[in-house]
Amino acid sequence: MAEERAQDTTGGGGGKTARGAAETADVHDVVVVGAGPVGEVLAGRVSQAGLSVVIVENELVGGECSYWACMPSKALLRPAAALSDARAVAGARQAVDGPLDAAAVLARRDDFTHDWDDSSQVEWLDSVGVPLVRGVGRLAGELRVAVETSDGSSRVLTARHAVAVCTGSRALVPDLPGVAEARPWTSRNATSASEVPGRLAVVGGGVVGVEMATAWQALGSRVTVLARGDALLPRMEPFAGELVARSLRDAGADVRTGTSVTALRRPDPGGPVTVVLDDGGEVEVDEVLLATGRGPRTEDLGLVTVGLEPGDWLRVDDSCRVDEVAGGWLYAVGDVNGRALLTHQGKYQARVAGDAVVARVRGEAAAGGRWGAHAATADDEAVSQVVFSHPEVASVGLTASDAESRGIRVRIADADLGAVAGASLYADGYQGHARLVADADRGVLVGATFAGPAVTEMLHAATVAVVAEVPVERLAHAVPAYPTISEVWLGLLAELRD
Ligand SMILES: Cc1cc2nc3c(=O)[nH]c(=O)nc-3n(C[C@H](O)[C@H](O)[C@H](O)COP(=O)(O)OP(=O)(O)OC[C@H]3O[C@@H](n4cnc5c(N)ncnc54)[C@H](O)[C@@H]3O)c2cc1C
Ligand SMILES: NC(=O)c1ccc[n+]([C@@H]2O[C@H](COP(=O)([O-])OP(=O)(O)OC[C@H]3O[C@@H](n4cnc5c(N)ncnc54)[C@H](O)[C@@H]3O)[C@@H](O)[C@H]2O)c1
Repeated sequence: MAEERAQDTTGGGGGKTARGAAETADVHDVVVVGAGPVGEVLAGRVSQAGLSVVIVENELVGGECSYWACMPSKALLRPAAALSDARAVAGARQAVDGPLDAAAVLARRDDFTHDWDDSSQVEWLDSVGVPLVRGVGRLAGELRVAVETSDGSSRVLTARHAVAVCTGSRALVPDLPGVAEARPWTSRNATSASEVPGRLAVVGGGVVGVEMATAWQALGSRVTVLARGDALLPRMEPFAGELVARSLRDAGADVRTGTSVTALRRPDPGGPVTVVLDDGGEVEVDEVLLATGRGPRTEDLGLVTVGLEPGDWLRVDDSCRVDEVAGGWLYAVGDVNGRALLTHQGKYQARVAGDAVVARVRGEAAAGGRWGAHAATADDEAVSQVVFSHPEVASVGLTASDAESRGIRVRIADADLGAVAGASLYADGYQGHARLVADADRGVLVGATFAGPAVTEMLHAATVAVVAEVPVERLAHAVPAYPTISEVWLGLLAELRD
């Protein structure tokens, strides 16, 4: 089953569409609300299995990820990484003597978002036989979705078997004094801006804050990062945030931790913004980005008609079924269920949930249980993530402190990536660090984190080791090629086996 698209990367898959008897208008086996990457994959999956499906979207098919998140942010970051790689190697360094060409970077970003036009994603839906209804979908009782269509009319879609809510998340904007007047950037502005602000304050030291600080500093802004915790990337191993903070400072950014913002002021709509801090200090900038987390898009979704609270994350079981709603017909998949706010994890959920819907329609028992075909177990045990900062941070599974808080007897191995031959060849003065976290009783890995240039493609080996629960003793027979950065595994495993 081909599931990915060659170019767009976020959507669901191509393939045949089997159809049963002719459909009664607006009655479908499955109704999907939200055509982000997750809704697309789910719709494609159930369609390929022969069910009829309709998808509702009120903005762009492809969702946040294609137009205001993963794709444009990575398009902004990749040129900076390429330049940094060249500058880190004597011989290549001499060939690059200028800064990034910001206009060219922004134009390349616009190509990746197709200038915010979703025609190609709509074509893909057509190609897999999934009809699109443009408009706002809201639950209207059991198995029903009322759509306020883009032309102002309304329409009720009825599902025979399941409704899948895939409406994603939105940026949370803290209720600071002056926030409306300041017109702060959210992640949408930070990924779609067409000009480089001279000075940019980034509030929040999570993934969005760190990536956007990296991108805009490289594009020429003078960036100030204001993180209220005592480190950047607080959910990751501590060394990751330390390396990223050091690198941002080396690039000229002002990185402040333990700092909270108490108010914003922008008396002149075209003028600068003053960011007021809890220590009484102020920072004047041209734009301020609030990268302060995400909330579910459930506040206007008709949840009261099925007994749920508007604005809440939708709690689901491992097959992504909303267990609080009787009848087992409502699924919530992707960001909206809050399990793991990542495109690849949401698409994984969509494959699992789509297959669970199909199995249940066929009267088969869903294969639940840990690592069952219809259980998104990896959401709990093996979430993978890459932060495309400088240096990159790639992680899977549990950090040491996560593992300890789950009561696991933890064994940790740490290594300096810069000491590996492959790393020293990759970049002069390579700086990076790696950590494996093992369950000492079971003798298997439960987590891994790599921080350094070019570590992103090292992640999947660790993901396979964690998911497959490969015994550490057997991993000793997995020989990394010389001279690659992956040779760091040798030292890490030796430490674990001591
Ligand atoms: C700046 C940024 C960078 C990111 N980078 C990465 C990355 O590199 N890698 C990664 O894995 N993840 C990344 N993420 C996270 C990723 O964007 C999300 O996990 C992903 O988009 C979730 O997909 P989704 O389909 O659940 O939701 P979304 O992509 O949000 O799609 C939901 C869709 O539902 C539609 N919708 C909502 N309500 C309704 C309604 N009532 N009726 C009809 N349609 C509706 C919306 O318009 C939208 O199109 C990033 C996030 C941000 C903010
Ligand atoms: N490369 C990637 O995979 C990627 C990139 C971007 C986003 N994402 C996903 O999007 C999600 C959201 O990212 P995010 O960075 O918006 O959220 P986040 O939860 O990772 O970080 C938000 C940060 O803002 C801080 N914060 C919250 N309120 C604040 C306030 N009032 N003042 C100051 N700081 C405040 C929090 O302490 C936290 O550290 C991530 O969890 C991640 O799953 C992934």
